[in-house]
Amino acid sequence: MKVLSGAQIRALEAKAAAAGIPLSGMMENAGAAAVRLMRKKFDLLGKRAVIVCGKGNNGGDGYVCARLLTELSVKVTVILAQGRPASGLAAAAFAVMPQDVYVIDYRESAQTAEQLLAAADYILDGLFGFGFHGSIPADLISLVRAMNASGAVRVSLDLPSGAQCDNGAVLGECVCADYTVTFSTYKPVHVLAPGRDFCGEVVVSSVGIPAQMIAGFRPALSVYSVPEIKALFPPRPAISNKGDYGKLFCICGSVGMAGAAVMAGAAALRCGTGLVQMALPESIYPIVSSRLTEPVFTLYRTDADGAFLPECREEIRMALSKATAVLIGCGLGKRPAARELLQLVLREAVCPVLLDADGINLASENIDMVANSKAPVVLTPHPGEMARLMDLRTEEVQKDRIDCAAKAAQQLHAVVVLKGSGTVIAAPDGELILNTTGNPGMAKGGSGDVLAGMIAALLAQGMDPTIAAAAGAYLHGLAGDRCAERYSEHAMLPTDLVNLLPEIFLAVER
Ligand SMILES: NC(=O)C1=CN([C@@H]2O[C@H](COP(=O)(O)OP(=O)(O)OC[C@H]3O[C@@H](n4cnc5c(N)ncnc54)[C@H](OP(=O)(O)O)[C@@H]3O)[C@@H](O)[C@H]2O)[C@@H](O)CC1
Ligand SMILES: [K+]
Repeated sequence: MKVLSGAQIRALEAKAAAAGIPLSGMMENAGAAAVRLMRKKFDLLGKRAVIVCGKGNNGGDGYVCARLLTELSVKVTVILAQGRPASGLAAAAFAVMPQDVYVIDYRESAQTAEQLLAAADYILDGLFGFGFHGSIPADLISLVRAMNASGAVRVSLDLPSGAQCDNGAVLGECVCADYTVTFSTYKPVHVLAPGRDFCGEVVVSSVGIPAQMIAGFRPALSVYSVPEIKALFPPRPAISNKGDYGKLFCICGSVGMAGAAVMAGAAALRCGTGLVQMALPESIYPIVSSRLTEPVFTLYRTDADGAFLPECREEIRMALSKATAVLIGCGLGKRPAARELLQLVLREAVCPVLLDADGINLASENIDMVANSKAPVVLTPHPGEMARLMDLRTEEVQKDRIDCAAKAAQQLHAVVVLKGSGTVIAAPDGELILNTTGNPGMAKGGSGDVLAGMIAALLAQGMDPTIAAAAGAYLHGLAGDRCAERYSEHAMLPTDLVNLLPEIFLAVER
């Protein structure tokens, strides 16, 4: 699903207007969409609706609602939060409101307005739309508080007032909506925290702009939904063999971190790969092979200083040449052999390579290795690893995750999956995808190994790196959400995610 920024929506409106679709018609459709939702969900006859309108076009949508709700025998009050409408469009909608709409100016009758809000059945929020910036001004704070304190159902028009359209920031008070009716497409505020948490259920409605005109806009951001994910996994052909589903070469695990290799390998096996081959230090082979039956293993040895023994190099090279994707880094450690393996992979692989954990930490020592690799590279850093990679502080990464992931993707010529609440997938061509699944129960050591194994498995099957990253993150989060329902956020384990993957894929295949 496309997510367009405020500026893009303005450009879209202008384009539609130039093509002969009047802005007044769009405003009419916007208000009608909100009323349609209310009719569908609630009994409106004789109920009391209070519509809070700002001076912009968001307020204009509110005046349209006032007219349409009055026609449905709803008792409507309009609260002018900032006086009369400032735009011609909103003023025109204001002018045609029926006489029976009770209009009060909040600046003159704040107490009455707040009493009406308290007694309302429905509150429509037309205070601010995508033209909002900064925070709710001091003179409107108690108005927003009264809207939130009411027992009424709150419906926000376009977005909850107080949240910023393009980054989801909420810098002060914000309307806490039960429903948000938005127009044409999702906007970043609907998917980015904290704004998204004030939206309630988001309903996207057309205001009459043709779909092909919307399709012409490159989205600021995309989000995946279940149907889009399902479309990525067509049925496996009846006549096929393991060679048709790729060969993943996993270079993961070290002494003390065998579990990372087990989780990454198990996740990869559960995501449909034809063959998983694992390169391990000889010493942890008994642990890994006792947990995983399906992979084939390539064992390597190191000398006393942790350096790779030359006789192992050829075998690794051979495996690399046959792989359709490589996963390197989960629990790999940072000893000389790990560094040498990473250099070998980034120098010689031509298939997609996924770098996770220590793979990323080692790459941070020389990021040109990544940028210059001829292999398509995917990196899956958590914020701390991202900070190391980009020479930033973790707080700087977290402050603008989207921007940071986008810059890293461009600088490294790689797909970057910045993990955390709202995982961001950034591609070197500027494409940005925000993942919407997952929960805090996944914030545990091992979840990242599972994600890396899942994305790598999709890469091995030939999925485009950006799509594999987005689909892997989505399914990983979905498995996490199922785990939380079943085992609780506290008790769920990364291993549970892997064990639930069959259920997730059953749903995807249906
Ligand atoms: N997309 C579509 O297809 C359609 C969109 N439509 C609707 O139009 C809406 C966008 O309308 P809009 O551009 O007039 O912006 P909106 O937010 O109503 O008002 C901005 C006003 O608020 C003010 N203001 C801002 N921040 C403030 C602050 N902190 N404190 C105080 N004031 C502040 C700002 O003042 P200024 O920045 O100029 O000083 C300006 O006067 C959109 O969300 C949707 O509902 C539909 O009608 C048609 C189809
Ligand atoms: K609003």
